[in-house]
Amino acid sequence: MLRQSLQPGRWRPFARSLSSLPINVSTAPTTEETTYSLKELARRKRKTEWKRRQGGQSFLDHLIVHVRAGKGGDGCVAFHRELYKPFGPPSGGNGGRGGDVYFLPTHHLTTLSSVTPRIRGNQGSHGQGTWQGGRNGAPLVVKVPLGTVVRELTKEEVAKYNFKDEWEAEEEALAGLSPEERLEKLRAKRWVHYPRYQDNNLKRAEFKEAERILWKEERARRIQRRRRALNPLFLDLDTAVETALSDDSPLGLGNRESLGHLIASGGAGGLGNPNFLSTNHRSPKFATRGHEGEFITLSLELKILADVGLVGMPNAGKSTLLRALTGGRAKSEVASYAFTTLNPVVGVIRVANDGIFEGWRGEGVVHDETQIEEERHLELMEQGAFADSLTRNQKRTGAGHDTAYSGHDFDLLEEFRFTIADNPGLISRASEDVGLGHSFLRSMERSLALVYVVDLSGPAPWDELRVLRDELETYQHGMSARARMVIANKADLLGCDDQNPQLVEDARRKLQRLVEFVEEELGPLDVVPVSAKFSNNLTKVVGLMRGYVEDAREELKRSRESKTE
Ligand SMILES: Nc1nc2c(ncn2[C@@H]2O[C@H](COP(=O)(O)OP(=O)(O)OP(=O)(O)O)[C@@H](O)[C@H]2O)c(=O)[nH]1
Ligand SMILES: [Mg+2]
Repeated sequence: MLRQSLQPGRWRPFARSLSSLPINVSTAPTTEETTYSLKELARRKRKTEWKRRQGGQSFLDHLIVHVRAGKGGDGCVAFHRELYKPFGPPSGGNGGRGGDVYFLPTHHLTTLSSVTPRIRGNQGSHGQGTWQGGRNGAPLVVKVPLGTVVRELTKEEVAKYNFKDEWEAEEEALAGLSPEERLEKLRAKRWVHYPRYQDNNLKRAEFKEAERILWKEERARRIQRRRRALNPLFLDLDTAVETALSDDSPLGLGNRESLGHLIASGGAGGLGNPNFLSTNHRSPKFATRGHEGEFITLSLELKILADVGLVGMPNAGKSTLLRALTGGRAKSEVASYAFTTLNPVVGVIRVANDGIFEGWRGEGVVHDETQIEEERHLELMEQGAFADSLTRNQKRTGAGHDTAYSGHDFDLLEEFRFTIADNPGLISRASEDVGLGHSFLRSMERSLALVYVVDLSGPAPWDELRVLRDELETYQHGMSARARMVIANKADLLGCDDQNPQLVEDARRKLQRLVEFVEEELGPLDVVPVSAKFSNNLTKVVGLMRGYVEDAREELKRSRESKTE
């Protein structure tokens, strides 16, 4: 296999002399010689490019879904049969109700990829003889990520998708038929007849009366649906649905999981023939069919609810930063080519009272490219390094563990928690759909604070900042005002060593220039030089982010209170 040795020296020019910069510097560890496969890298690159060419299909933050609730089951025409009872009463059961469709916002999803574009509720089952009613269709609960905005499309918008509701589809199927044929088809969709009794039924006054009532009901349903269309559904699913808990419900029934928000209700079940029994008509030989479920076309838009959003050019090190801040738990891919990240990835930062966060392994711990880390992990595994490691349950009960194991490796007292979203890279002219475009910024619209990430080792990090600011503004006027910090990443790459004080001086000047630029053009933002790869200065970043989130939450609370007053 084609392999290439990486020179370890290239990774660690982060020398002691840099400690004169306002960052908390420690010497990066000597990395063993690591190899990685160029072939594999090329494969990944191809995959990324292919994904990009899909025109955002794999970037699931916007989706059109057609939802049809379950159809009701048909009623049944049957008569009771018993020995010595030749003419038993009508005994056809009613059809079951069609299943409703619910949307349940959940923390466990971060994209809409698990939501299918066509959702069909469960059908109710048909009624049967001996008064057996059909079973109701089970409700269908579709899980959507928290932060999804659900909007019903208008009639004009739906027309584009060529999707018809129950009556429109019927009208289309009947086009061009003669009035007799038309009536026959309409009836076939609404009535169930006892075998060979159809003609007989149609002549009976009781049937005509039942049919009149049925048409009237149907008209009322149409009017109701038209009225509902005047009030299109709009749901902003930004809070998890509370589990339905009630004190007075019987034991075991109170703690039922909530189904979420009702989106479309199932159709009613058909009526069995006993429903048409009257003093004049002792053996009705017809029943009705179940109704179609409600049909609705929705646009789902995901606006991730991360507290902090990272905005930066490709390769600035956003994903590395997220991985370093979450101790590698956030599985954002890191590689040395542009547009590695294609979807926003959200990570949770848990901060202890002394400012240490979960995943913090100390200064200088390396967070390398995903591929290299995977290979290193595999190598360790082959050497048997994990042979004796315990599972979570073993740890809990294992010998020598006198204290209760919390089930989590973060045994510090958690004091504060916030979420942070890593975004795909933003480039100049993203608003004209260059690169990945900037549609993914919609997931940042609700972030409480934005953080710019720039590559300090690049020739002109200030130009990057200008582009980022302009692109944010093009996307949404006033959005750049939410930026609170500039992270000058890759500070380790600024050539510094003890022998050459000139390089340190150059680095200091570059940082100074960046600070001045920020002051002049962007306003009072914090500028923090870090090295995400070598975990330098990250506690400072977390401390500052925590401050922004606390301020913003406080502000939000105040504005909500003033609104309710
Ligand atoms: N030396 C050094 N390299 C870094 C640092 N942070 C990131 N890198 C490297 O920079 C490259 C790009 O890092 P990513 O984290 O994938 O960058 P990104 O901003 O997420 O890129 P996109 O997802 O393409 O937008 C990788 O090769 C990283 O190893 C750092 O602090 N120091
Ligand atoms: Mg990335």
